Amino acid sequence: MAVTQFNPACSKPRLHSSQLSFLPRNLPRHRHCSFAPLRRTQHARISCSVAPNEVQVPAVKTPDPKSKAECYGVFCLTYDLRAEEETRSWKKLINIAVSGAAGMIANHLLFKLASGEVFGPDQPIALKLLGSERSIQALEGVAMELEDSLFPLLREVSIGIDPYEVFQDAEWALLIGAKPRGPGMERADLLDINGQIYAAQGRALNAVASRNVKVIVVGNPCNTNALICLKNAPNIPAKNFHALTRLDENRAKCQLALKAGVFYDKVSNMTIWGNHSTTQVPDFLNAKINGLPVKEVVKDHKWLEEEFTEKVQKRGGALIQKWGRSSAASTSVSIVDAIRSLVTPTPEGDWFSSGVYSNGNPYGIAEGIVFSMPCRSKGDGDYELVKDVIFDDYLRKRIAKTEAELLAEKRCVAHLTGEGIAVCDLPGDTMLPGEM
Ligand SMILES: NC(=O)C1=CN([C@@H]2O[C@H](COP(=O)(O)OP(=O)(O)OC[C@H]3O[C@@H](n4cnc5c(N)ncnc54)[C@H](OP(=O)(O)O)[C@@H]3O)[C@@H](O)[C@H]2O)C=CC1
Ligand SMILES: O=C([O-])CC(=O)C(=O)O
Repeated sequence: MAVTQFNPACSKPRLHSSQLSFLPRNLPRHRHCSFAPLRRTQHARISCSVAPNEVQVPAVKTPDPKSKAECYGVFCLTYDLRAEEETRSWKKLINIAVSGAAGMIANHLLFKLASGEVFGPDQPIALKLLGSERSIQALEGVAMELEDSLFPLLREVSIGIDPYEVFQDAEWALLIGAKPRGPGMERADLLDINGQIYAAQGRALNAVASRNVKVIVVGNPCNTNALICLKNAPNIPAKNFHALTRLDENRAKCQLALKAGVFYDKVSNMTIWGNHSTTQVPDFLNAKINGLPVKEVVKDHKWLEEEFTEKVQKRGGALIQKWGRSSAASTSVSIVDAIRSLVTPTPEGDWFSSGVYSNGNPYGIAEGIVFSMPCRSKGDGDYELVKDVIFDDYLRKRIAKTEAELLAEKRCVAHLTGEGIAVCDLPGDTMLPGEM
């Protein structure tokens, strides 16, 4: 199946009046486009019309679903700027690949990416959406909605079912697609089925993505999927792979804010240690409220150790009980947070949580697993682990449990990481946050 390319047409209304100097690079040469700025608080509109004395020759190629990177019907216009409209103000386009792109989380996330809220208001993007034969129709629907949204920064949308095509030159890979655990399915089966998906996607990234692609694995079990993915992509730095634990961090901040009666922006330095599962450890020893250690603000330490910890660990399941399906909107928000934490400098003294490769960690956590830890970034897409954290017996004991779980998951997918024969001796209580 080929990648089908969408090119949103006659460019890009909705430029804010403050952005009018940033004319899109891809306005069609054969069209006249005029800007009608509205009040400062409103969006400017661009209306496009064909001049009567011009021959309208839209570069619409005949759609051929079999050929690679083929464009799609009326959206196959070739864009170009008149010489006088050329501007260097736009940043270089970045390629963002998303798997599971017809799923619930992606349905929220794609529109955030396209709106500019993630990479900024002057950063054009291309979205490369990976689906399957099962979802290709739905994916076309997603692409159509993206077209109809007229996002000024969204320059290309392509859809496909072959990761070797879709991941070509990807600078970000947001890997969301995964089979949900069905009734009666063993945890080991889930690890194997999704592990196969992530092994294949790792190999594809290794072959065709940018050598410095940043990969965020969301599909569960996300830590071990991320491990499988990075092991199958030896040409990409292991440091570039993340498992999403930012939703857990956000959930923990919310619960602490609620208990302390403060707005949640007053909660900082929140680490989630370990696995995105019910053994994860929300660290109230190092977290702060209004700059003070949590334990000085929340005196009810029994609540912290028992209720708070379990609430965060099982928040996904509590939500499913109410909502009937797993968190999609808040997960997409947390993916945005996770990306923004890597592309903007971390505020002084603070940090964020991400599931990262544990080799070289300063905490004594086993090497060779993807473990959520506290990170700081200069905003260059890279991160460093935070060194100045403290431990007590409670924290060490909890960390050991989630570490043991991840090591067991690793043994269970040895056939997918090139580390021999799989042995599945998973702890009986191993569960995703959504499973209760
Ligand atoms: N890390 C975190 O914090 C969180 C992780 N999650 C996880 O994110 C993942 C996606 O969630 P969500 O978008 O809500 O799920 P959806 O069910 O809405 O979408 C998942 C997508 O996965 C794809 N998929 C890949 N392989 C299979 C398969 N074998 N069977 C069925 N579907 C498959 C499907 O797309 P296609 O057919 O195109 O491949 C589907 O569209 C899940 O694994 C979920 O557990 C959810 C919340 C939080
Ligand atoms: O278990 C799930 O699929 C949902 C999940 O990860 C969460 O809500 O944290």
